[in-house]
Amino acid sequence: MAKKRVYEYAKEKNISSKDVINEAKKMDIHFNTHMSAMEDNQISALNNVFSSNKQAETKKVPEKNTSVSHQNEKQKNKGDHHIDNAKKQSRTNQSHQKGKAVNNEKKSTSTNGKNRQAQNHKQNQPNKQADNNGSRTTKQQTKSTKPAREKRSTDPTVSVGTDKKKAGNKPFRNRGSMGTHGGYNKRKKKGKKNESRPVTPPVPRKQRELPETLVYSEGMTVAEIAKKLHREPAELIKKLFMIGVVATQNQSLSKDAIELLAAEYGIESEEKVEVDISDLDVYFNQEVDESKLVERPAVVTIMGHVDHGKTTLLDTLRNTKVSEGEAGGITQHIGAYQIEKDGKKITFLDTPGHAAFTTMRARGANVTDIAIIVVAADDGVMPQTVEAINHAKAADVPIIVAVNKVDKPSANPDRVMQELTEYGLIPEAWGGDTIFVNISAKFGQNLEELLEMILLVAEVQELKADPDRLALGSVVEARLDKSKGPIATVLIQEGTLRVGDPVVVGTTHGRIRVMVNEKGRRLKTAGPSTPVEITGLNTAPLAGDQLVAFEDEKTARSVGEAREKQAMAEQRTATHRVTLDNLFSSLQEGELKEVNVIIKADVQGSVEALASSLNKIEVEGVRIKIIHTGVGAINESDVTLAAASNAIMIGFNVRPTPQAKVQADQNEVDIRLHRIIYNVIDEIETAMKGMLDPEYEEKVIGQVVVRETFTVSKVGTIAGGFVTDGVIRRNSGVRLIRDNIVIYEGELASLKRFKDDVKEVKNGFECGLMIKDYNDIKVDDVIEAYEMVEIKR
Ligand SMILES: Nc1nc2c(ncn2[C@@H]2O[C@H](COP(=O)(O)OP(=O)(O)OP(=O)(O)O)[C@@H](O)[C@H]2O)c(=O)[nH]1
Repeated sequence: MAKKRVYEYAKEKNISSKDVINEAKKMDIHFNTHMSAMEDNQISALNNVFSSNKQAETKKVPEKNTSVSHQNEKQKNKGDHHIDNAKKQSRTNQSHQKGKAVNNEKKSTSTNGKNRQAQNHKQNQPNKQADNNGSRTTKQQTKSTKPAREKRSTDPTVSVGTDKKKAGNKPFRNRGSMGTHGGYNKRKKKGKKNESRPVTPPVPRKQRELPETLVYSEGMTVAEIAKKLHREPAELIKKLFMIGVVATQNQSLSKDAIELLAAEYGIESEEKVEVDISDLDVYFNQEVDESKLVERPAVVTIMGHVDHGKTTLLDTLRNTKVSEGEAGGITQHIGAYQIEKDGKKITFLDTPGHAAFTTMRARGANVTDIAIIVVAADDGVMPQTVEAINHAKAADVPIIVAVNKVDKPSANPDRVMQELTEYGLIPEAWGGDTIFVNISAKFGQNLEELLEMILLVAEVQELKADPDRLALGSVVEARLDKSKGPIATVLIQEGTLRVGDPVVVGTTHGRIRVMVNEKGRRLKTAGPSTPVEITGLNTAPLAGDQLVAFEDEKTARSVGEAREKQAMAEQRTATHRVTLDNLFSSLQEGELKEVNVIIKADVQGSVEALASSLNKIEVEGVRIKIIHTGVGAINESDVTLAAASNAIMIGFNVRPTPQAKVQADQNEVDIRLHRIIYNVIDEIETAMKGMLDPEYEEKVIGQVVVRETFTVSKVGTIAGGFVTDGVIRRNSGVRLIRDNIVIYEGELASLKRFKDDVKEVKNGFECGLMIKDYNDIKVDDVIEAYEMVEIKR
């Protein structure tokens, strides 16, 4: 049952939520907000308080008709309309009170002392209505319907459906529906006839609260949604009907229908997004907790034209900065390094050139925060400079231009500036917003200024990450080390990676065994923007692969294995095997200049004859290349060779071994089996010309047993049959089988269900049929229906 919330309780009691919270506090029950859920025992404890309050209020009036008088008093102030209502209510209440007395008497005989006390206590409560709905609902009423009833009787003017959104929940509203089942209306009638007779009040079935939001997935059935809404499927079916959707209980509903239904109930609807845990992007796109974000170092990539000094700049920075302050630290190339400037770190990706940058980006790793475009001042803007600019712009990464080699006499930095304006990079001095720094990478000139500019751009970008979460990162470089196994340099992007963390990297997984930084020092943890070399993965990942750390190894393993499987499946479908079917298109696309063929035959003579005939085929200058011939069955090594060299396999008077057949199916190797040389030549030639006819295969689709026959003059024999298997279609081919012998093969002339012509008749149904040009159909004949389907060669 849905828990009652404080505000709902307060509403029922006609008091403020604050009063409830305060009163509860006195009893050492702590509700944080008006939305807090209430336990049953808490409700009854509070009931005692609030009922006694009310008792105190109404003590002065005679006990019997407390509620009536109280209400009537109230009503008097509310105009004629309300007075009428109040009168009606008063009448009902009078009868209710009497009914209650009877009822309570009954109850007290069957309950123990404790309950009796409770009952008496209830009797003393004002406006308490009795119930007489049998034992089925007794428990429910004593528990939670009480406040609802109290509310009704204390204030009859609380109109039905004041809150339309939740009106469906209100017991009051349900009286109507109760009436349709006879419960309430009957009683009402009785009440009219003889008002003095005790009448049991209606006890509306307490419905559970509607959820605030209906979380659904497309294709859910009516019954499933009913469960989510805590409503009867019949009610939903009715509502659906009203909005023009005719559905049965077990029918799946479309997204639109579900949303309309939710709107009918006045609640929000939200489609449940199925999260694929093997999709690493899901982890990267997780919501961030803004409050946990802290500043992180900028990640910088250096790009530019060949020989403009990218490597020199990276080397100079590494040599002068990395080992600074770390005596004895031997800098190593791990694909990225960090330096420190004015107490702030900057991470440099140590793989210059935009090819690496773009490869990483293509693999989903947008790790770069700032791109430095190096342009040699003596050479100016070159094709790769432009490419680098375009790549940086495509990635939406801010650019700093480093005009290099300014130490050279032939250097002309102004010309570089001038040329770059064409590409939208306008120096600040000229009114633009691109930072230009004149440097000499070789002599370390102005490098401090360059670093300052990097920090400045980084500051503007407000680069932040949450170091407390599970680590996310990207592979910068990876290799297989003979002694250490797979090694990868990872740049941590979010969270902190720890030694021992289970991780998934690309399509591999493992547990971090050792982490070292660019100085060869072992690290236990690595925070955001830190590059580290890790070992412990099962296989070497690829540059740009994403790293995700997991809480437990089991999840990491299952995600890793799922990804591995996916990757294998993708790879398999990606490999483009040459088959006779796609031979022509492959030739056209220029993928093939030679058609590789493997010949296996029963005797050497056939092999040679076949090989020389195939070599003579000439189609638009494409040559057949026989890469392997042999005598005997087609074996697994033949298939492996065919797969590796994208060859078509021809078997002449031989068959593949069972293992070879399985392997050929797996590797999608096209095996053509023939017995006539001419057919082989013809088939290959037509395939090369792109004129191969599709091949069909017969497929039996159903069976009909003849139970009766009718002969109609001028029409022929009509068979009345029963479909015992599959389906028979009007356009299917048919075979008449008598005592397991095929007597006739032909087409249907007609297919009927009763008097109607139909397209098909399914298993378990009777049908009438006629076979074209054939009348000798007998009882117990079997009619087999078949179709010709095109088979993939
Ligand atoms: N005079 C001078 N020469 C420089 C400077 N920077 C680099 N060079 C020289 O320019 C040449 C090319 O430098 P690299 O750093 O290899 O250039 P790169 O852009 O990395 O070249 P690739 O790796 O081939 O793309 C080398 O001979 C460097 O010594 C500089 O600031 N001044």
